[in-house]
Amino acid sequence: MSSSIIQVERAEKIFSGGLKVLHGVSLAIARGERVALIGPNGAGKSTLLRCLAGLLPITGGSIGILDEHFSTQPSARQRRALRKRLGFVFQFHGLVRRTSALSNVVNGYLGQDIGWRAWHQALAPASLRAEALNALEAVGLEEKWNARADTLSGGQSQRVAIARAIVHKPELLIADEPAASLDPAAGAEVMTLFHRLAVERGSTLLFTTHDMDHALAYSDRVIALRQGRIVLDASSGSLKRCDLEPIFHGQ
Ligand SMILES: Nc1ncnc2c1ncn2[C@@H]1O[C@H](COP(=O)(O)OP(=O)(O)OP(=O)(O)O)[C@@H](O)[C@H]1O
Repeated sequence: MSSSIIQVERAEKIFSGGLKVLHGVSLAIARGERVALIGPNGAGKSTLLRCLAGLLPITGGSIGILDEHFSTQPSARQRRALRKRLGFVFQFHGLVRRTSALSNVVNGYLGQDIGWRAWHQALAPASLRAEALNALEAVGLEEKWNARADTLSGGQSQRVAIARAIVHKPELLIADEPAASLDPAAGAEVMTLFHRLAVERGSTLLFTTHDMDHALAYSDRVIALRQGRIVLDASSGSLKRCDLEPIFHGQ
């Protein structure tokens, strides 16, 4: 069995309009690594993350993730297996606005074996409700458990989204620009939290960012994409801001 948690072999993505966004991307990420995926707007970062999570089909090559291998999209069985072992956080937290922070975290169990009882905290078994409260505590929001999601600040909302992504203790956390919609202080707070949780839980972390300081501070490896191709893959410790600047500016 491979020690890689993610293996991408010559992945290609052509959207239905004919736009080719991934041009034969190959990479492997080992268990426990924390990887920042960077690149200018339109480089294909989000597309790659969505293909990895099976949210978009690839049109060439293959993907191995969490012991599931597929060449277009995961099968229904593979999708169920992935949902148990993967946590995904988006730039816009995507909370259900009219329900509580706790219910939103309980929603993290959707796709697990408890089914419809993950729709609302009041329906969830007591043990899972307790786990959801633990996840809220881990992101420092246990006191807000009963607050409606639409009364939370952007930073608090993103922390609830992180709690929702970690409640089922995923081995792999994928985050697409988790700090991009936040002000600098809240963004740094969310990234610090994310990184701390990944380290404490031994999870593998793959995140995209436009912030060079975040890329260097919260990862141990940086991979850069430009026009759908990998143009840099190096340990964060060997890189400086000035190495990343041209990539961020698309040079
Ligand atoms: N569903 C889609 N259909 C057609 N084209 C798409 C679709 N999603 C993304 N694209 C295009 O694919 C290219 C790559 O987009 P993607 O969002 O992956 O880039 P990105 O590196 O994440 O950019 P950003 O940093 O701006 O978020 C862009 O030109 C985008 O317009």
